[in-house]
Amino acid sequence: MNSSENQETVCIFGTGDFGRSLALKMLQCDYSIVFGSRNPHKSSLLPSGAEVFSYSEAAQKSDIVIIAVHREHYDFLKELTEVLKGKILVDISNNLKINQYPESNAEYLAQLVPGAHIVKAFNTISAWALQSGALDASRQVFVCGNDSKAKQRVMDMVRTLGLTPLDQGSLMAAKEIENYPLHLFPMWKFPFYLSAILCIFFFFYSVIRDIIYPYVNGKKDSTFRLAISIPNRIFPIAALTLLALVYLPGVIAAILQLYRGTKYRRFPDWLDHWMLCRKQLGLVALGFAFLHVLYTLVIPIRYYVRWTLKNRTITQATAKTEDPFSTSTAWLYDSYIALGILGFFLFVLLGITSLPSVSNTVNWREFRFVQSKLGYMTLILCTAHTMVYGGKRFLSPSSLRWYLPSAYVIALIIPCTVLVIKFILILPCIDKILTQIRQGWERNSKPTSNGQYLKQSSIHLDSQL
Ligand SMILES: Cc1cc2nc3c(=O)[nH]c(=O)nc-3n(C[C@H](O)[C@H](O)[C@H](O)COP(=O)(O)OP(=O)(O)OC[C@H]3O[C@@H](n4cnc5c(N)ncnc54)[C@H](O)[C@@H]3O)c2cc1C
Ligand SMILES: NC(=O)C1=CN([C@@H]2O[C@H](COP(=O)(O)OP(=O)(O)OC[C@H]3O[C@@H](n4cnc5c(N)ncnc54)[C@H](OP(=O)(O)O)[C@@H]3O)[C@@H](O)[C@H]2O)C=CC1
Ligand code: HEM
Ligand SMILES: [Fe+3]
Repeated sequence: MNSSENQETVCIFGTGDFGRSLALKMLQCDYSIVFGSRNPHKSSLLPSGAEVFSYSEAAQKSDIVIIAVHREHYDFLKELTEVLKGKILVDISNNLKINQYPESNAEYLAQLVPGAHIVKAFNTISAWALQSGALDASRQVFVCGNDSKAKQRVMDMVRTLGLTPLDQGSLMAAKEIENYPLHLFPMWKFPFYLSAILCIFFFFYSVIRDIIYPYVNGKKDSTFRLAISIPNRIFPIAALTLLALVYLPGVIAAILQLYRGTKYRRFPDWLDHWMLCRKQLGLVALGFAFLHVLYTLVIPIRYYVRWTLKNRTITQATAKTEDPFSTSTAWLYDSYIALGILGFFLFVLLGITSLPSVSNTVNWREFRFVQSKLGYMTLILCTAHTMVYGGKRFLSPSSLRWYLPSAYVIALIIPCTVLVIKFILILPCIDKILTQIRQGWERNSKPTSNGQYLKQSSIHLDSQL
């Protein structure tokens, strides 16, 4: 009873999912809670210890009011303007779509209740996470507001709940904060659809080459290949192609900058978006590489592989012949596997550095070094792994089936293209121009007397003046 005197009372409007979850968490952290509700007597499932009143009654009991109501129902707050005057109103709402309304929900709230101090917070925390205590997912609470004292009080409250407040500045930041939880997934959409398309294409390609072709030509049933052989073709090919597509937008950007002779013009939207989801593309690629490695590890215990080996040995023994040991073949096999292992090692390293806990401990130069230099090294190793795997039969006509080359030959087109263009871009003569452009030099500018560059257009302007 004594401690209850020190307890801070917080009012929550709305007894819905989020209001109840937040109340439960706050009660656990020793706050006392009053709910405001349309029907104070009907509300059920409320955490024990919380009291329920009408909206205006509840508001009078605390100077912090958390609005756990959807924006569409904010209208009733207009009638409470007097009661809410001078109080801190915490807007926790989210929308369903990015930029759904012209102004942010928090700014809309500020218009409805002009006398209150509006603070945006909590919208990135889900009701489920609050209740289950599984807060590993997202502990970050973005906070913004125009009144710094009010903002500070809310940030203290966030800290007390075991969450991490991140001050995002004034209420102008509310729009971005509201868009943030909606923004997360679009970055994964492109990588997801792209890998689906790649997998489907190479699945049908491999089925034609490895199952239908042997059936039509020799009545051989190779359908068992659907389980391991074909996935172990599709996944590494998807990994290699996606990895190349991580580095392709960078070279396209460089070509565009060279062509335009300036870095001050916006990239087209598709390129912008592509650049922004490179991390996700890379991580999806890493996932496919993992699958390839796992499928590869089980090759020796496959029945088909053991049967083939045993049969070959028996055939040779009965025919009293022997396969002579070929050093060049041994070299070829060991090299491609070694290249694969090294490539995979760097691939994993890239994945590890993209974990926030790791990337926070390196400065941006180190991060760029790993992501860009080691990234290209990974691409080179994986491409070499695939080329050496192809080895002697790389482009030989005997590996064509119905004029279709092996799948890995097609898979090599994009990586090789990226590597060749990158190689050209780092030639000293081209690299020098590109570096100048990135430092702000423009081709259509002329040096002024003091050595600075002036844009052509401003020179025209000068002469007109
Ligand atoms: C497993 C894995 C994990 C990954 N994790 C991450 C990650 O956590 N974070 C991440 O960002 N990427 C990640 N990536 C993606 C990739 O490694 C990086 O995007 C990498 O920096 C790309 O290197 P780059 O040399 O092609 O591009 P960059 O060095 O970014 O440059 C590409 C081109 O863009 C242009 N450019 C870039 N910035 C500007 C600018 N400000 N103004 C004008 N032009 C500009 C330049 O002209 C340059 O030529 C990951 C990839 C993989 C495979
Ligand atoms: N659910 C979640 O995980 C998260 C939700 N949010 C945000 O929290 C807010 C509330 O979400 P949530 O609790 O899930 O929603 P619910 O629909 O579960 O609850 C909304 C509550 O608003 C109150 N309300 C007031 N006026 C109306 C009205 N006219 N019509 C209907 N309800 C009204 C009701 O409480 P009463 O009946 O007591 O009046 C109702 O329970 C939303 O803005 C949402 O964007 C933010 C982050 C995560
Ligand atoms: C531990 C690491 C790796 C090992 C041991 C390994 C091993 C192998 C083996 C044994 C094959 C031949 C498969 C077969 O005969 O069906 C192969 C093929 C291939 N690997 Fe790897 N690999 C590794 C990593 C990688 C990585 C990181 C990539 C690319 C991102 C990659 C891309 C490929 C490709 C494209 C093929 C050809 C697939 C086909 O058309 O059959 N590998 N690898
Ligand atoms: Fe909801």
